[in-house]
Amino acid sequence: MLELEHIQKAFDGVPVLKDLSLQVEDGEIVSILGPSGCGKTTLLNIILGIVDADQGEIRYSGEDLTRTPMEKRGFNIVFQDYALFPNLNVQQNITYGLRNKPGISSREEVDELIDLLGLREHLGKRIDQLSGGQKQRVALARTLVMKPRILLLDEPLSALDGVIKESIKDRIKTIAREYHLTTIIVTHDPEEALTLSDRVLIIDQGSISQYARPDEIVHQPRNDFVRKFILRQLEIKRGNIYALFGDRPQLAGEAV
Ligand SMILES: Nc1ncnc2c1ncn2[C@@H]1O[C@H](COP(=O)(O)OP(=O)(O)OP(=O)(O)O)[C@@H](O)[C@H]1O
Repeated sequence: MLELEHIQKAFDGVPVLKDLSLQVEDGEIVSILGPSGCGKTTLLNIILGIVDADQGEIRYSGEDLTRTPMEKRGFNIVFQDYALFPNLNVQQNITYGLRNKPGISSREEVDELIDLLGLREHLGKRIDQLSGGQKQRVALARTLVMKPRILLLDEPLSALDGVIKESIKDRIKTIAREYHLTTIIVTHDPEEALTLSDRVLIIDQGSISQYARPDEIVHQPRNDFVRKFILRQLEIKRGNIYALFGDRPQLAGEAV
């Protein structure tokens, strides 16, 4: 279990995270959701270990990691821009990290990931020959071969659209379940957070507004921020579609 206790962070005297405490169970998918500037990335960076909290503690499986440097925490992140190596092909990108730590993943395990992420036919391609969704899958594979104890994803779907987005969402879920991998995702999109996660952490100006399962957030929003900001956005999205095209059509086999 990952435990954050009383995390506080200020930049230039301005508080950005205000006394955040939460727990993430092993194998759980948690989204960090909130408007721009609320402190999502700062929290992700504190968990990863590239930003230090001013106050508070981070523990993983009971071990205090508060002062443990990033490379010793065993967590790993897929950045928003994927940060792939343009001069290497897909296969070389995926196995790059294993050069310094051979044996972390066996050849069979790497092969399994390549198949799980549907990358076999792309292994010889250069990065600039890939679509956005394919790049995202390479970035995921490259991170997963290093067997992180926690997988952190920064806006993993924001550059993708439609069917590709759904397919990456499914793959993230499959990987989290199959490898029992704790996965923490930053997003500003309520629909994404509610459909992808086991629990959603909603942050409003550096404080936890609600931390709950998606169905609880939808049916029992804890305050006006959740109601107005999060749920209203979903209604507007849905409303826009129906306003444009009329009511939802009846699906085959559905009771009238
Ligand atoms: N290194 C830094 N120095 C100074 N201020 C910072 C620094 N990093 C973040 N901030 C400030 O902290 C606040 C929270 O930033 P953060 O990037 O965590 O927000 P966010 O919720 O991830 O936003 P977005 O969705 O726009 O990426 C912002 O006001 C930002 O300007």
